[in-house]
Amino acid sequence: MTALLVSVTSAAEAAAAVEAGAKVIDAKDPTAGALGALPPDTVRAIVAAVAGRVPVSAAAGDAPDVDAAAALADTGADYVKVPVGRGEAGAAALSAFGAALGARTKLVAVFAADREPDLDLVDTAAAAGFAGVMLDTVEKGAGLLDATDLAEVARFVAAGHRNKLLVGLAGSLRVVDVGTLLPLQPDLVGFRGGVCVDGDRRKALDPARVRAVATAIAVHAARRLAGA
Ligand SMILES: O=C[C@H](O)COP(=O)(O)O
Repeated sequence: MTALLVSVTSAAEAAAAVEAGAKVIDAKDPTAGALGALPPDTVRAIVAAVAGRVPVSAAAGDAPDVDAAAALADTGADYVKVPVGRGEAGAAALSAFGAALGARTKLVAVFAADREPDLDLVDTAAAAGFAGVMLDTVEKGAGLLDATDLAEVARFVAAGHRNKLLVGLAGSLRVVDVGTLLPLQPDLVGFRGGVCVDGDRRKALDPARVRAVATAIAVHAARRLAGA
């Protein structure tokens, strides 16, 4: 079943998100970019608040070096998310992160749907020892399906699963996107803006919106099991 990942900025938001139905807590600073990193101490506080109830991921920043990602791996977060470039430089970065951190944490490579993502690098991420891949957007506001089309998203999910990777989809998703994306069977759908006050990712988390997305996912899964 597809799990709901919710990006949070604090221990208090993490606790509220878990109680509202989030199945992965993603530590992120939305004011610092698409993959904005929180300070390691804040990530540690989030890990403590979640207390093992669900996995925690930590965004490493829009242009992290290995040391920055390593500092997040040391917080106790289960996953560390790093951005993916393109071509040879992108492949080299994936290999460097994998070699330095692949044995210390579960790395997730985040592909930018609105920057002509290089889907060949899904294979590279797997070969470099990554545990997962996500397709997300850099520019926020317009959603994943404005940045790319459903066929491309399906290709991404298939490429990840062919490589036995965890596959996540995100990018200004709204509750209405659940019914469109879940038939592709991603392992995760990631939300920030869509579960915040006024739909604004820089504002506070709104637990009612988290609950609405969690319910939509559960309803979709139940329909699927029933063959509807
Ligand atoms: O990893 C998931 C992201 O935090 C999604 O953020 P967003 O919904 O604001 O695009």
